[in-house]
Amino acid sequence: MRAAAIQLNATADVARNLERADTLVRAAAADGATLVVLPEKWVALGDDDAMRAAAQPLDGEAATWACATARELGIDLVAGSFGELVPGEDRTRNTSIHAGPDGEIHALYRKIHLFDVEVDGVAYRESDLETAGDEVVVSATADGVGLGLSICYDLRFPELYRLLALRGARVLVVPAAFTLATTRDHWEILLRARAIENQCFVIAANQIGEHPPTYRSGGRSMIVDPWGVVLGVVPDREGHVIADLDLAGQDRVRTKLPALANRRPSAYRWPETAEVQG
Ligand SMILES: O=C(O)CCC(=O)C(=O)O
Repeated sequence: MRAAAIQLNATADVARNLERADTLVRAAAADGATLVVLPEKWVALGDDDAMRAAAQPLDGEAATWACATARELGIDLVAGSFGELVPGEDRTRNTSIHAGPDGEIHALYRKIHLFDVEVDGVAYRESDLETAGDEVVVSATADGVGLGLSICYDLRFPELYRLLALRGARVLVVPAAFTLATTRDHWEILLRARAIENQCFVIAANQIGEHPPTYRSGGRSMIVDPWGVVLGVVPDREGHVIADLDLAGQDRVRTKLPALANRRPSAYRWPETAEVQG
């Protein structure tokens, strides 16, 4: 299976972002990718007003384009995330869809961990605009390969990825708008750790550059194999990275180092709340 991660510099200009996404997805498919992943917030990334204005329902322009394009190109397309308008809800969801080569939506994942932090003097308050999801989602490509869905800040929560792997994900997808401040020191290490500990491929599609007026993303979109080896990285501009995923090689990793099978769930007594003791 050949996979690609798209790196995009989205702004508040929805028409421009859709056009760039279309060009980049077509380029990846022309290179033979049958699984293509777009970044988080590929439809719009700007101030709160721009994000609200760009939010759309599941039968809106973004999802319609994703389904039609997946069908036309015969690919599995994980359309990163966009602001989803849900009937009856005030705030949007940060939603990623998996569109299959049949042109249907096969799965829907709503970001579970919202980015409410302050880094280097910039405050991020996703929960001002968004409502968190609460469902762990594994989908499957047309060839039956398990796809574990996640978004950006989720990457810091290894429990989620363990669950995805245990539920059959062989490929973990991470659409992101990973802020520049943390990309340098954390991004690659976290991606490789999630790949190694779960013996999964990781397809990480990040935003790059400035998203006026405030945000900046760090790029370095990459594909990592289940041994933790980085198979390719996008340079610091829009583009894509492509790699062949050796599923038989993944089986060999899981056989020679059976860490997943060696887990001791009966010894792990998880606290029932998010509070940290001590
Ligand atoms: O976890 C990080 O450092 C960045 C996360 C982020 O930028 C996001 O979730 O939007």
